[in-house]
Amino acid sequence: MLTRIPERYLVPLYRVEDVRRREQASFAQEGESYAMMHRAGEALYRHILHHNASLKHLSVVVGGGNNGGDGLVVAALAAQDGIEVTVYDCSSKPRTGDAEYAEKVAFGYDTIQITRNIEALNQDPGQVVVDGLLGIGFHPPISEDLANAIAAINQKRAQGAWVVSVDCPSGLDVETGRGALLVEADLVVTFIADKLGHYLLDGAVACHQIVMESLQAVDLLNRPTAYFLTPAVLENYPPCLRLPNSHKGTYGHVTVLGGDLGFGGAAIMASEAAAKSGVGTVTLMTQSRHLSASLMRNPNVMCVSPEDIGLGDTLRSSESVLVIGPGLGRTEWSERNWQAFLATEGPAVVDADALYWLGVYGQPMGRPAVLTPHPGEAARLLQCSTADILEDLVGSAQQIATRFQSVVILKGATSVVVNQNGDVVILGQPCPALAKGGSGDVLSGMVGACLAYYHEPFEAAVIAAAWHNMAANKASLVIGQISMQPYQLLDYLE
Ligand SMILES: NC(=O)C1=CN([C@@H]2O[C@H](COP(=O)(O)OP(=O)(O)OC[C@H]3O[C@@H](n4cnc5c(N)ncnc54)[C@H](O)[C@@H]3O)[C@@H](O)[C@H]2O)[C@@H](O)CC1
Ligand SMILES: [K+]
Repeated sequence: MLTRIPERYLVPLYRVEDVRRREQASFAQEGESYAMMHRAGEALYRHILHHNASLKHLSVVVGGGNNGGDGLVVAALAAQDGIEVTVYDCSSKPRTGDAEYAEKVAFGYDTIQITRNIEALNQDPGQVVVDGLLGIGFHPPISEDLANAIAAINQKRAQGAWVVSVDCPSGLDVETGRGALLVEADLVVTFIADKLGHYLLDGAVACHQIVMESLQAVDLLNRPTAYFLTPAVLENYPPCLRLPNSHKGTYGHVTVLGGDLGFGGAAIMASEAAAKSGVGTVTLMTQSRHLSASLMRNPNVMCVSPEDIGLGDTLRSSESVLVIGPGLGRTEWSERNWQAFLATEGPAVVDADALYWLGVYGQPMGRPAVLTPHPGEAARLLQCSTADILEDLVGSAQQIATRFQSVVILKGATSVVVNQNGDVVILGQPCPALAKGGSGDVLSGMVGACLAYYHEPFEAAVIAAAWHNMAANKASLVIGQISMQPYQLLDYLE
């Protein structure tokens, strides 16, 4: 999948159906199911004690399913240790199966307080809350009483409590990563396998830390749906690794084509991003009236207007990477440049309004390429709504990759990078500082530089997108989420 980045840096992620299949196979092998629930509770309790060595009081909020069953096992284990426990029972009907058994064990301890009044959580002396309301059996939309329970847990956390979620933050759709209202979890102890939704959209924001406990589940060796890239690996893979005995030719050439009237900054930022990512040489092709601004800002970037020199003449070697799109616009000038692009060969990064033209012309890329849509651009490429894209980020990115025969970076709070072979890498930590115009322009230039250096489009896309996110998170810590400008992340690439 990735040739340079070792697999140990990749966390395998699965869909719910795969987790369920492993769960069922484990029950069949073990001849019973409660043992696994007990192991889940034990694992949770161990993590709770690890983070709260002098635990005196535990608040356990439980729903009516097996997620609540896990919570009830924890309640019993804590009671056994002499810890004061209050169980907030939010079930709406009698428990069955393993959860019913866990209830019988827990409610057998007369030291456990049981209440159905979730409003009382606010006054609870405990500062550690177990969120066992909803797990992988949750199907949105959420009922009003469970929404109130989630709000109560979040309110308690806002007052300083430490919250651990059982398997997933309640309210999270672990398939899509969406949650209209969900628990914000200091720790998520997830079972059997890591789930996709923990790393996407609202899930990526709500899960502050995730640990996986496999519970000795049978491994069916099914292919993970995706992998999450651990950022630590990036220290070994900078955008363009500097070699002691090297020259500018070692690092390749990038041409950025874009910047129609009114959008000159986008192409300038993309070219600056390519340059600061360490590529050997950069050319900017843009509207003639933007040339002096680029020369003033980045004299290291060669610049020219496409009216003066043809695109084919600028892309001197087959090693050149063409980044098309930042500020390209949708005018006659834009379309002329899109057509000129189609007449060239060689690796390309297609971003912003070039994705609009890609949708209009509609043909597969026919060259090594990376497309960098946000969900709105992805929706246009697939002729569906943005909501459809958000319902299945991985599937949508894969459809675009197949249709246009290219690597795709579907951008978001975390980004989904896919290739035509079905490989999927999710990466990044949410960075609200990037929710500004210009972030995508910077990314496209970085992808261009990485493509010039690493050559392999999937690897280049993963490394560039991961560095873009990591540098932005570093920069925003120093500069601030509000005032940080996307191009400032370029000073945090090493
Ligand atoms: N023995 C087992 O089956 C094991 C299950 N595990 C745990 O069990 C969980 C899955 O258990 P379940 O399949 O029982 O499902 P959950 O406990 O996740 O959810 C089912 C419960 O949620 C309610 N619910 C679903 N959607 C709702 C909505 N929109 N609004 C309000 N209520 C809603 C249902 O009425 C039901 O009470 C896992 O997440 C994990 O925590 C683990 O203990 C491992 C072993
Ligand atoms: K939960």
